[in-house]
Amino acid sequence: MRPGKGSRPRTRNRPAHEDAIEGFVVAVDRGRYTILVEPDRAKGSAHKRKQQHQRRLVVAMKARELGRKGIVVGDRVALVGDVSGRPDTLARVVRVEPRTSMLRRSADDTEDTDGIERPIVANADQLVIVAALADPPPRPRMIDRILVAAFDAEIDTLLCLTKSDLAPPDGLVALYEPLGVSHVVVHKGGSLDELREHLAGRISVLVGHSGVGKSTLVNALVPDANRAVSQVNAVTGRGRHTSTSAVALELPEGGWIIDTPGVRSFGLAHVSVETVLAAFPDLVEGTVHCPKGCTHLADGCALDAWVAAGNADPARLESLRRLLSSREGALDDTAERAT
Ligand SMILES: Nc1nc2c(ncn2[C@@H]2O[C@H](COP(=O)(O)OP(=O)(O)OP(=O)(O)O)[C@@H](O)[C@H]2O)c(=O)[nH]1
Ligand SMILES: [Zn+2]
Repeated sequence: MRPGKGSRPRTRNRPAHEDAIEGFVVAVDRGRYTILVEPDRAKGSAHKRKQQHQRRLVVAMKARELGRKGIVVGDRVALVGDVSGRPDTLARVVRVEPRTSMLRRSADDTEDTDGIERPIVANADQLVIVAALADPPPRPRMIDRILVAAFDAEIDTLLCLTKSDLAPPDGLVALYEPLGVSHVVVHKGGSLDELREHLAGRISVLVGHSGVGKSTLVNALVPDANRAVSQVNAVTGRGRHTSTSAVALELPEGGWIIDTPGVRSFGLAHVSVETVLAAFPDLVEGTVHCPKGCTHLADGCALDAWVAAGNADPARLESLRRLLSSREGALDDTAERAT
């Protein structure tokens, strides 16, 4: 006979983990989380206080009680167990704090085929779209898709146009002006002051396809970038070349940049027409006479008449339609690349 309920202490129901400490997830690699812990001398035993003296990286795994809940870079979490950060120690993440934003991609832009939306980064304030003005040539369709992902995640966007020594920014800037997207123009060896201003004190995610100068930028912004990344990899013991997931790097002036190697585009299958439309508040009223389920792309869309009547800027409608159609068709810019 099994003992009756309540005859044993219920160790599984640990109360709220009162002794848990806070941390910030800087890297995720196959079930191991690298977490920055700030010194906290306020609580705990003398032994704990000693442990908690310094700012350190702690490696942790997910507590079983979190089930399938994902933990991603940018998450703020609560940790228990060995939080010393010493080599070969492992803490446990027992809680993920509520997120202010969540950037996700559908699995349709990866090798996975299960159609699940994958969170990439939590709590980002800003998505920085890095695009070269030349070599490789800019891919507006990809920029559009990233903008849609940012609207969906409800985070700000910044267009960072690189390699301005090779081509002028005017064309691209004009294309994104109606969308109200902020931009900065940079080139290798040039000033990054304006960019730094946009980044200071915020959590920014960098996206852009190969060759646009993202590494050049990261290395200029975070002088210790390479060291920081290999430190993270050393902490997880995974070797320096194995990390393919996002890594958060701290900026000297405060704030974080999160590089997302391998994320060149976003699956947008989960983003609704309404979500994109919500980024165009000046056009929403014009849709009241649209047929039910209007895609706003086809004949019969009431927005044409609304704009023709002078209620909104035609360039805005054009931008809305460009973004709406960017959700469909080729996923990772394959069509564009083929041309
Ligand atoms: N002319 C010019 N070349 C640049 C500039 N910035 C970067 N490059 C060059 O462009 C190439 C690609 O730069 P990276 O920084 O490696 O680009 P990336 O986006 O990190 O590319 P991946 O490492 O493939 O993801 C390198 O040869 C850089 O030296 C720039 O402002 N002007
Ligand atoms: Zn419509």
